Amino acid sequence: MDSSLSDRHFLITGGTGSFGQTMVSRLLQAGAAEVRVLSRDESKQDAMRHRLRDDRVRYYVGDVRDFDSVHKAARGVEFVFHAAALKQVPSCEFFPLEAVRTNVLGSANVVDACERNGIETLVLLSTDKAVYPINAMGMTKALMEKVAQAHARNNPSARTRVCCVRYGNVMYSRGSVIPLFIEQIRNGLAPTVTEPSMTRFLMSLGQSVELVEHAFRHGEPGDIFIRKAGACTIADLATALCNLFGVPAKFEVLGTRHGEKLYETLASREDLARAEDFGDFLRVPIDSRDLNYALYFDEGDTRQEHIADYHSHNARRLDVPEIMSLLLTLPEVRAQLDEVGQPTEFRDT
Ligand SMILES: O=c1ccn([C@@H]2O[C@H](COP(=O)(O)OP(=O)(O)O[C@H]3O[C@H](CO)[C@@H](O)[C@H](O)[C@H]3O)[C@@H](O)[C@H]2O)c(=O)[nH]1
Repeated sequence: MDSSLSDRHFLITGGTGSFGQTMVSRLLQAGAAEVRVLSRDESKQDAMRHRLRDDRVRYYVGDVRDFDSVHKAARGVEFVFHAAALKQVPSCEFFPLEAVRTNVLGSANVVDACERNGIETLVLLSTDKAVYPINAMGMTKALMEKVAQAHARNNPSARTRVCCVRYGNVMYSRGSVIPLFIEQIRNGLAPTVTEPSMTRFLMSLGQSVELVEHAFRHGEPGDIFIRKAGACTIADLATALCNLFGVPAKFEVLGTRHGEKLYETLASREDLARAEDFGDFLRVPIDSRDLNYALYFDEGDTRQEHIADYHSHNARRLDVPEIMSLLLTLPEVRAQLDEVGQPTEFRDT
């Protein structure tokens, strides 16, 4: 039993999503007294209720856009993990104001509801797309980080410790490329690769939960925690999947999608100039220069000129055998391989 989690009360916004479900299970295993799930979709909650059958989990239908629904769900808990978001790049491009309402204003509601309820710690989930953002999803997540940091900077005596985590693509998350490629391969189609040389960081759902737990245990107000990860090209990812499913590695090249980058950045050089390195994790504290305008404009920082951003083109590059081994750690991929009678063991010789 984990003493920092056992007998404690938690709220997870967006608790029916891929991250939320994994976090709920982890907290239940660790002996949490109560885990509340706040989300919009009652049918997803119902499915989760039937799957878990654990009366320590309480379900709240609501929306982070509505302050009251967050405030009520957060009453009486000690810790909040904020995962509710609009995350699809294309839908945020088409409806940027919807992204502002959920990702920025909704997150501000969560911060305020936590402070008013005297929550001890709030961890907000961000993404590498928030660094040098080019699409509305990334821009609104960048603003969410600013909302969290402003709370820490402007309220030195705040009751709630607010920090963020930032990570890259989670393998096999809902609607992402790995389940899509597998479906295409299983249907005898060539995987549709956007741009073969495009790179992405690869992380498992378990690692994203570890990062949130790390922030929860070690975060100071305003910190952003980043999990270092290996990265790969999309061509190598498609090749690794074709190899596992025993089909020739051929793909159809589509071209880069709207609002998409060739590579993602997990930490900017501005972040790295302040970051503390904990091996697998980076901690980026808030810029402690205050908002005294003279200081803000006159006091520069010379460190960042000599530092390179940490992005998926210069991170540790995973080769095809390494990607295959990583994919085989995912139960979903193993289950799919089992269904088609392909081996779930692979030795890199
Ligand atoms: O048919 C396809 C679809 C995608 N890709 C590529 O695969 C990579 C990953 O795509 P996808 O799984 O759709 O993820 P992203 O668009 O990178 O965004 C995801 O990863 C983010 C973290 O970086 C999350 O915040 C988002 O919610 C999630 O959609 C990208 O390089 C795509 O260009 C293809 O090659 N072919």
